[in-house]
Parts: sequence; C-alpha cells; structure tokens
Amino acid sequence: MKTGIDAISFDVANIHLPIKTLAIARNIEPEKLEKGLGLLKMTFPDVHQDAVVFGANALTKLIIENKIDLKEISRIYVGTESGIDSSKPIASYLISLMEQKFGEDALAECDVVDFTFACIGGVDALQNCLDFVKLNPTKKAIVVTSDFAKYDLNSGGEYTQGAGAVAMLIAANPKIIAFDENWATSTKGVFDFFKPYRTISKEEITKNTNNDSWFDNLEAEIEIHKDQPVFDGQYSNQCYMDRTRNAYFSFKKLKNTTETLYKTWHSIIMHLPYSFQGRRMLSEIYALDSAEKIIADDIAPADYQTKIKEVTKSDDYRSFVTEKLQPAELASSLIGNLYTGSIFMGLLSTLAQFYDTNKEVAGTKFGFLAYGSGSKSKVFEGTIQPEWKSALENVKLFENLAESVEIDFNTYESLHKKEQKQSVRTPKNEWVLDRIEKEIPVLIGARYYKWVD
Ligand SMILES: CC(C)(COP(=O)([O-])OP(=O)([O-])OC[C@H]1O[C@@H](n2cnc3c(N)ncnc32)[C@H](O)[C@@H]1OP(=O)([O-])[O-])[C@@H](O)C(=O)NCCC(=O)NCCSC(=O)C[C@@](C)(O)CC(=O)[O-]
Repeated sequence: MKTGIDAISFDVANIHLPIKTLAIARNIEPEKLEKGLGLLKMTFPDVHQDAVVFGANALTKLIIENKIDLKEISRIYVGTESGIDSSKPIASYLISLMEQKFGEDALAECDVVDFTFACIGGVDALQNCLDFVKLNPTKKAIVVTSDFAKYDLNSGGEYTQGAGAVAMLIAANPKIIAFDENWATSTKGVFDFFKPYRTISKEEITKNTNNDSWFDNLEAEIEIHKDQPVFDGQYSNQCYMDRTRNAYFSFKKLKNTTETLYKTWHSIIMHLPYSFQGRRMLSEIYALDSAEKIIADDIAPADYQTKIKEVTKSDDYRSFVTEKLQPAELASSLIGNLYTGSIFMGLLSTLAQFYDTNKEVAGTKFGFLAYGSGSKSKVFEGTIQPEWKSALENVKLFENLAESVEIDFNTYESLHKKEQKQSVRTPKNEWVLDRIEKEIPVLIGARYYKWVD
C-alpha cells in the first residue's frame, strides 16, 4: 500500500521587503544577496500574524479546498520551532481555532502534538504520520509546519528571514506523492544554531517598576526566551553539509545500490534556509557520488574544499542545478526561510512550476534531503502520483506570492522591533491574532485569535 501526501496548502506572510532595499540599508552589495544567495524578497509577519495564525490559515485552506471530513482525521502533528509556550503546543491552539470554525468537538478525538527539532521537525512529523497511516490505512493525518524565521537586526541571518506555513494531508493511496520505505538519518549534537533561554536578574526586571507586589514572587533570576537564534553561519553550513552527506550515503547503503543516486531523481528537494543553499551544499555529494569520481574522499582537507568549490563552477554542475534544483528554489527566493516549512515549500514550488509550464512528472522519483540545526538530516524519496495535477489545482502558489504587499525599510524595522501597532495589510478571510492577555496574574500571556471575513 502506498502512503504519502494527498493534498497540500500554504500561507505566508504576504508582506515583504525587497532584498535590494535591505542590502542598500545595510551597506551590502545587492548582487551578493541576489546572485550569490539567490534572494529577491524577504517576507515578514504583519502585526496580526504569528506561527499560530500561519498554521491555522494553511490548515483552514487545506480543509476547505479539499472538502476534508474532519471525522476522518486522527492526528494533526505540527512541526515548528516557533513555539509560543513551553507547555501548550501550537497544535492545541490550532484545535481550538478549527473548533471555532468547523464546530465544537469537530476534532474532539484527534491526537495533536508539536514536533520540535529546528527545521527538520516537520519531516519528523511527516515520517511519524506516514507510519501511522501504514498501520491504520483507513485513517488520515495532517502535518502542519509553521514558523517565523526571525534574526537579529544587522546580523548575518537578517537577509534570510521569512515566515509562513505549509499544511499537508497524509493518507493511503495519495494523489500527490507516495514515499518509499527507506529513510536514512544522520545525527550529531552540535551548537550551530539554537534558541536558548537566557537568564535575566530580578533586579534588572524590577528596576523601573513601582514596587508592584506581583514582582515579589519572582526568583532571583528568571529565564526569558527570544525568537532570534544564536548561530554560527559558516559552521551551520558545515554541519548541514556533513549531516546531509552522511545521510545520503547511508541511504545508498539502505537501498543497496552503487549507482549514482541523484541521477535517478527527477528533482531534488532540500531544506532551503535561503534559495541557493541547496546548490552550494550539494556539490560535495555530486562530486563524491559521480560515476567519474570527480573528487576522492581522501584528498588533503585544504585541497578537498578547493576541489568542491571548483565543482560548483563546472558547466555540468550548473546544468544539474538548473534541471534538478532550480524549480524548488523559485518560491524560496520570493519568501525567505520558512524553517520547518522550507522543504515542503520546495516541493510545492517544484510542482507548481511544472504545473504552470504544463510539464508531466507523474511516475518520476523526487529525492529529499532534509536538515535541522542541532543537528539532523534525513534522506528519503518519493514517486509523483498520476493525480498530482488535479490535487494542485487550487494551490496557485506563484499567483498568490505575486500579490504580496511591498513594505519600506522603516516599516520593516518597526515590525521587527514590535513598535508597529497597526497592521500593514487589512486582513480578509483569514485568522488573525486578536490580543495577548496582559492582566496579572491569571491568563497572562494567553493568546486570543479570531477569524476575519
Ligand atoms: C547563510 C549564511 C551563512 C551566508 O553567509 P554570508 O557570509 O552572508 O555569505 P557567504 O560568504 O557564505 O556566501 C556569499 C555568496 O555570495 C557570493 N557573492 C558575494 N558577492 C557577490 C557579488 N557581488 N555577486 C555575486 N555573488 C557574490 C559569494 O561568492 C558566495 O557564493 P559562493 O561562491 O560561496 O557560492 C548567513 O546568511 C547565515 O549565517 N544565515 C543564518 C544561518 C543559516 O541560514 N545557515 C544555513 C545552514 S543551517 C540551516 O539550514 C538550518 C536553519 C538555519 O534553517 C535553522 C534550522 O534548522 O532551524
């Protein structure tokens, strides 16, 4: 029995800063970002948007556009690294919003949970749901990936920001893609990118307050969470390369094949923290797994890096990139990093590109290289199904992205600093963050959302 993705939908922050505007403001050569990293636009959440809003909008679209009977849904598993609570998962918020929209108890028997492992949490949720459907073929699951990739102002990650969600229906005999049995994993505990709790002293917190008695209960130090990660960019690239290479060659062993694996893949879908990450990172695998052995595994480390760099400049590699990777890059250039959603947006971008150019890809194999900082890679593959085109009819990815509203640099900075109070875009037919409870002490921090017609 086949299992895989039966339907797909998405929601992204539909306001953006042109990357050129950011480059000029930060005194970076625009060509570096546009031609070196492949960036064109950077989406950023509006005042009324957060990871719950993106997830709820993608999920609502998935349900309505595919006329999903919620009684058939046994699980909604969320991949995210933008949790807004250490206890209550985003999945719990999604359930309450779906009940508001589709009726009380609509999902009362549905199992829901968040999966967190940086950008690979959505792939972990997918693998888990596939196993569940294999065991329970009459049941269905939904995977929602939702994140806000926010970096500090002026940091090396600033131009890779983005925000949004992808939701997918996982079922037996799927319409879009059926995944194969083999999944290879490579894991190593590292500090390439992480979002630690940072400590702040009671003295620091209370120095500007008028001795409010609520603060008496504070411990000497409390832990605060910041959306922006601590990261080492070039080291994170090295970890990405090491994990994906190891998982790729483990995958070959699992398949017991000596043929050049990537040649058997019609398209390659990778985690894209920015558009050109895949093409910059895949050159090592390309060279090591080529029939001609472009580089040897055992050359001296200094030469090794130079050789890999040379491979990326070759005509062969360039046409390989155009053929197998570029369709996945297109949406990433217009959105930025979606963390858990990036790899699935790459799949959607590839299929939308083939849909719009009327290319038939049913029966072809797609290879997936997932990565999450911290760090873990998973390599797996799937076959595009005969009904993929009809399943994509309503998605209209590039039409939707073209409607994104441009913002200027001052608006971007005031949104980033949370100084902006008024939404840039008037919401329509979507979920919005209504308010966050500020009253002390009961329900402080509780978030309330509403549907806007
Ligand atoms: C991604 C980095 C490291 C980039 O770091 P960087 O220092 O901005 O850029 P770079 O120096 O690595 O590369 C610039 C490229 O532009 C080229 N260039 C230069 N000038 C020009 C010009 N004038 N015209 C044309 N091209 C130009 C230059 O030649 C080079 O291309 P290359 O030759 O190496 O292919 C940085 O943005 C960063 O630290 N980002 C945040 C972390 C990150 O995204 N890491 C990626 C791997 S980890 C990951 O993917 C997981 C993650 C981040 O998504 C989190 C999670 O798992 O949750």
